[in-house]
Amino acid sequence: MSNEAVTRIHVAGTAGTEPYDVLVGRQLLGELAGLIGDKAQRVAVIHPEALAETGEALRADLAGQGYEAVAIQVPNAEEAKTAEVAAYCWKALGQSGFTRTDVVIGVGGGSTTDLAGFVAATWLRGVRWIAVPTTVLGMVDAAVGGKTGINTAEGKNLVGAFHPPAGVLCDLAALDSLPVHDYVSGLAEVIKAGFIADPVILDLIESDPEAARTPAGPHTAELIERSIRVKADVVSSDLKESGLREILNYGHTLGHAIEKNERYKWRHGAAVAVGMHFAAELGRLAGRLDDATADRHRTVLEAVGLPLHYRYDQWPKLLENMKVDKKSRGNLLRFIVLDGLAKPTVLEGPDPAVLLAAYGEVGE
Ligand SMILES: NC(=O)c1ccc[n+]([C@@H]2O[C@H](COP(=O)([O-])OP(=O)(O)OC[C@H]3O[C@@H](n4cnc5c(N)ncnc54)[C@H](O)[C@@H]3O)[C@@H](O)[C@H]2O)c1
Ligand SMILES: O=C(O)C(=O)C[C@@H](O)[C@H](O)[C@H](O)COP(=O)(O)O
Ligand SMILES: [Zn+2]
Repeated sequence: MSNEAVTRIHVAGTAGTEPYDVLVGRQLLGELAGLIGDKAQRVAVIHPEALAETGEALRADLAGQGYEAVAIQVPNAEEAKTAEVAAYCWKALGQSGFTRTDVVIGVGGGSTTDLAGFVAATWLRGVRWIAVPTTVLGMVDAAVGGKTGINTAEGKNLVGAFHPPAGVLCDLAALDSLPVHDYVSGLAEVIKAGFIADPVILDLIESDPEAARTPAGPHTAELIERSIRVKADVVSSDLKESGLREILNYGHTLGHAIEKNERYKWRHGAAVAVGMHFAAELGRLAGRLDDATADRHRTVLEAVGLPLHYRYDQWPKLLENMKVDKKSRGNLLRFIVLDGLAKPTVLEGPDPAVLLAAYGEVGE
């Protein structure tokens, strides 16, 4: 694919932030210099262990262009999203003399870009950063929208900042090396975008679920672009989650509770898949969601190989974990449910008996 096949999806600047574009295509690294801008002297490439070669190649390329370039290697996956790893990155920036005109580049999956964005948000109270997502999940969700952050022992993403990137480069070639379970994990957020806003996504996946599990599938680029458009539209009007943005949290109330319960060893997408199954049952039991759409959650998630179930005996712990969900207000639990296909809404303070009954469909 030549550079002409690049798709550019615009994210509007709101709440005093700059607009930016998400590019989807191949061989996009030529776009980096323009995004870095002419004021930067130093760049820091934050990458996970799994992408050591990519990170070093990028560092060397940027050094060849005249920047003082450092590569900062961080652990894979959720192990990167800790205060200790953030402090390690701050130390590396300090030692390289990183100033307010210098630029952080996060290359990796959502864990890496969440961390890199958070490091950029906090260094000198905020420096420019660029996201180069290398997973499905990173491309369709994590790298877009400016939510950055780290986990704590008490919960998922409890420390963070809204700090949008200057640009997002989604090079589809990166997906070729992604292990299949990580690829499939990303499909959970794609399916989420389908249920909350763009049902064509569900049709495309259902037309050949096996093909949807690989980057070679016929609809890969379309699925990724459609999902990015859903996210871009939402965050363009509500960056700081004062209302509409909460719909992107569909399946996440229980999903994050499971991740914490598993000490962040489960993939995010897998936990969100179980969380969406729960949200569908909750919507059904609350009298909001029709049976056909609720059942469709099970079939489409299962068809791509995502989990639907979690341990029944863990319900008390999950309920406790959900209390620190960011949508909670005081003691009021709040869930995103569907009033119908692509009709997300908030369910506030559901009856505990209804919650337990919904979990009864999920627990095993
Ligand atoms: N900020 C947001 O809006 C947002 C949205 C959704 C999810 N997230 C966060 O994203 C994280 C999950 O991200 P993820 O699913 O991308 O997983 P991940 O970043 O944890 O990566 C999964 C694994 O794949 C490896 N990897 C990454 N790219 C690779 C490639 N191209 N080839 C081979 N290996 C590769 C990583 O090193 C890691 O071991 C969670 O922490 C979640 O909370 C954030
Ligand atoms: O961008 C958002 O807003 C989302 O909720 C997208 C989610 O997929 C993502 O996992 C996000 O990090 C969850 O945010 P949190 O505020 O619930 O931690
Ligand atoms: Zn998510």
